[in-house]
Amino acid sequence: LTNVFLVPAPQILCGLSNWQMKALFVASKLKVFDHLKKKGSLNTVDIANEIGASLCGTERLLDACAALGLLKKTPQGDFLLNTDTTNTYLTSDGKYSLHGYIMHCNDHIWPLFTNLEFAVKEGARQNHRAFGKKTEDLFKDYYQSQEVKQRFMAAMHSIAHLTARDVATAFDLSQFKSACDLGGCTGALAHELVQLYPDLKVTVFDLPEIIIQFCFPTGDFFKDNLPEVDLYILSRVLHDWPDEKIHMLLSKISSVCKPGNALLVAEIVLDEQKMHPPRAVLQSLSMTEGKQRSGSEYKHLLENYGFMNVQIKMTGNLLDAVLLTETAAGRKG
Ligand SMILES: C[S@@+](CC[C@H](N)C(=O)[O-])C[C@H]1O[C@@H](n2cnc3c(N)ncnc32)[C@H](O)[C@@H]1O
Repeated sequence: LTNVFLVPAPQILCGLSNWQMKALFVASKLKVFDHLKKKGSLNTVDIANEIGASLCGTERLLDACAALGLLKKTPQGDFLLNTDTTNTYLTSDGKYSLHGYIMHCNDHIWPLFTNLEFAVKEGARQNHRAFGKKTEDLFKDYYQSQEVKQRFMAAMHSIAHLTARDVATAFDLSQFKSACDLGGCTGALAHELVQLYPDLKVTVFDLPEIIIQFCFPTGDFFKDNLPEVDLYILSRVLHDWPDEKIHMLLSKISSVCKPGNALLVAEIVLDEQKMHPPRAVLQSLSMTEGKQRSGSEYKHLLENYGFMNVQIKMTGNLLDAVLLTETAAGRKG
């Protein structure tokens, strides 16, 4: 069950049971991995002092992390240190830090999943049970509090940073001169794109609550005019929304697209039987409005809006890439 909410996640996080996952969450939240990275190695007493926790509780937590392969013990067993993978993924300043994503899973997704039974019975998001209030718009809910917004952005950024290179290199995009990453959040993919394609001008288009943190244009992609560019990007956007909202968004993109313009979609693409990858199928349990799709489902969906010549690239990373070209003839949206 735990894989349900810590997905997508790299190998370090896949295959852990819910107890194991919670141990990892708590060690991350208490910054055990950060203290160990800073100090190199520490004994249990020092770690308990650093994190301000009980000695017996800390000892059990550290043993659990060592048993999971997240920490190493010195031969005498009296000092602990991070593994290389832990330094890379689990510390807050690691090269591909997932700390933000882990905090989002711990603080937001875990409470929701403890109400999975109600979610299945009622077919509805369980915010009211998990947090004592109902929510209409997922993002409005996230952005009401500065703290929750920052946590969500850090979560999005950690996965986007980890996958950006594979998404950006899935296809040769060198023919495009301008691109717009709709719902591009912190701009991690945009940043990677301009490194790889120095002639490409990339606009990040997101809600004002996000963009206030940066110097990008702001907008609501359901209501506002979209910039005119050669290449539109939707990374982890389509899976969030119900059909009617997707129809609004794709109609809008299609109406500004000229023949030859393209759409790059970054999502987990399911196999045709919708069994693989399991992390994506399980993640669907957290989606009451949106859904995960197979390659042919993306193809059929997008062809309705005039996007043809579908190319699908399974990247082997946490997000796959689908590239389509707009043809005026096919447009129905
Ligand atoms: C699931 S996140 C994906 C972020 C990023 N594309 C990625 O892959 O990491 C969805 C993004 O869409 C943005 N968003 C949601 N509703 C929007 C709207 N109506 N107009 C513009 N952006 C929106 C959110 O603020 C958020 O940054």
